[in-house]
Amino acid sequence: MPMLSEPSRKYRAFPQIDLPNRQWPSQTITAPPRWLSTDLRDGNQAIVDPMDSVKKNRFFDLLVEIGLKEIEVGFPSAGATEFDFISGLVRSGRIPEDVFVQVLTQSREDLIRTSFESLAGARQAIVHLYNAVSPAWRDIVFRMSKDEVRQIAVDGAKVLRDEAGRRPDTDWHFEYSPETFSTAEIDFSIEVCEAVMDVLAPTPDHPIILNLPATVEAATPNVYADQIEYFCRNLPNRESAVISLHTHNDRGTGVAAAELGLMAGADRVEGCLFGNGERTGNCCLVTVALNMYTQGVDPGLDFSDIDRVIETVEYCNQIPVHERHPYGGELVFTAFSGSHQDAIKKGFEANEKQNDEHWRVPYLPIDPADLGRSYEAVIRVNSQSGKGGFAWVLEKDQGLKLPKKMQADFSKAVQNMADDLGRELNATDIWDAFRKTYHVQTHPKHFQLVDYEETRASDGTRIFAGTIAVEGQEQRVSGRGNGLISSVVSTIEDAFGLHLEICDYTEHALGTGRDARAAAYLECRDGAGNTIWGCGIDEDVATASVRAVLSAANSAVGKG
Ligand SMILES: CC(=O)SCCNC(=O)CCNC(=O)[C@H](O)C(C)(C)COP(=O)(O)OP(=O)(O)OC[C@H]1O[C@@H](n2cnc3c(N)ncnc32)[C@H](O)[C@@H]1OP(=O)(O)O
Ligand SMILES: CC(C)C(=O)C(=O)O
Ligand SMILES: [Mg+2]
Repeated sequence: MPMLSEPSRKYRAFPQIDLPNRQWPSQTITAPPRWLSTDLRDGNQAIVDPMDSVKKNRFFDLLVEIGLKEIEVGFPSAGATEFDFISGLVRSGRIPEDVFVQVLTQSREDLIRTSFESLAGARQAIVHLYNAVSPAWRDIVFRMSKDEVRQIAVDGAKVLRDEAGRRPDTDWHFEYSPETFSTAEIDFSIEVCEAVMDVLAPTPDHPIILNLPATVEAATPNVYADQIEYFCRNLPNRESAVISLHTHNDRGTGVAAAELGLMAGADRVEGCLFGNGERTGNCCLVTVALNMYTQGVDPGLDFSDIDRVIETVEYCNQIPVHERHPYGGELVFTAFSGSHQDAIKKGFEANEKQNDEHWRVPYLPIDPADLGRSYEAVIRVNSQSGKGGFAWVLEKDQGLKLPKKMQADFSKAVQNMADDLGRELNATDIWDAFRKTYHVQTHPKHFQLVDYEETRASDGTRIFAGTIAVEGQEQRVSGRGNGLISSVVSTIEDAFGLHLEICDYTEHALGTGRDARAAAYLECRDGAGNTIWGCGIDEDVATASVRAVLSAANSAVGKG
């Protein structure tokens, strides 16, 4: 195997930020930030086949429905597809009054002018200017000094100011990104932002957006938070700037960095739905928003039908949302393992009984219903599952509430089936196994109820008289007991010599109204001392209990 190169010679540790008395670690997020979706720009520039105008329009409409008020709709100077979509959108009148569209441009005069043209006729818009400021980009990409790189930004800002001045019918707002901020010297980033502010003259009533990107994530998220707090503390005229975060996910902590950045004083978050974007993606807006939601803060974004959001995002990006993606993934509310299922099932039961809305279901940080997800998919059964799993499925699918001890009995059959099949068991598998194990709604080989009637004798005892088919042969049988169940038990003993001793009996309704049926469960002991379970289901509760005795009798014959 080839040896990896020596990392300590190839890479450098990221330097800490000198920030005495940092405040952000003791802050909490108590209000939502301003959100900007860059799905149609940073997301779009990172997919194999960039979106056509049909997809872009569909994505735009989705973002509006979710509640985004700032939407970066593209990079107008990239080409005709982008330009035409943006100018078409502006002309269409489909941009709601409270929504700002934003476009991105390099700091190059021709590109900036094209960007303004694409927005002609807009009521309001944000023009976003960027240039990289960090040493690697200065040395490698621009081959320029600090002064020259600062001048790129200043020159671009002047074109912004001039273009806006020539188009007074639009309410113009500006955003400037010192691209590669997180790997640049912070004092230099501040210097460049200050120079841009000098040109654009923002005020507290008409602030500039200063967007501070972790263009490539290069350090732990606490370092980014330090950088944001340092920037906020040291930027002159801070009150005339909206501090915006734009994190990428190269180290897998894009969301954490954005959250710590908010604690450090930022006002706005840029990102993409489900974290699409360059390389490992942008900060995932769904995750940041729903993380807030689970802390009792309304993010102001609506993900109450998350499956519809996913459907549109997958169609537009042509990238599937991962099954384990926070909140949205298909499997994130699903428990296969026994102890999780047990705790979740108990959690749902407790939740139904408590008289406040406080969500306390173990293993589920959020109520799936809040995202439009049904509870049915929460618990699924395979060889890792326990009693809670199939009991939940039987309850949700068939309405059966098996007594605890019967669950333990049935679990052997389920476990064997899961091991044999080596795959997930669906609701039909479990129901079929239940019917087979307890001879419910099947044609059992031994005892099958054909008909019966129950009468009360003069001494108060009950008499069961009926027809039972035994291996297909119908027989008239009868017996007497203190109640219906004991009369059936004595009938079976008298007619077939099968001894059953009743230990426990429970029943419940199945469904409601005219279609309601009853389920009866019987725990008994046979002559050899084995515990035997029976279950009967019928429209009539008494008949359900008779069927439960015959179910147990069939099992006892099977055991004998
Ligand atoms: C971090 C980000 O996501 S930034 C956004 C990136 N997104 C995109 O690039 C998508 C759309 N871009 C495009 O379609 C094309 O890049 C265009 C049409 C804008 C420009 O195309 P071109 O001019 O052919 O080429 P390109 O983008 O490679 O330009 C490179 C030149 O611009 C310079 N440049 C790069 N970024 C900037 C900037 N922000 N401001 C000023 N100049 C810049 C480079 O130094 C280079 O200059 P050089 O030719 O003197 O070496
Ligand atoms: C253009 C800027 C904001 C960007 O996308 C980045 O730096 O990641
Ligand atoms: Mg980016």
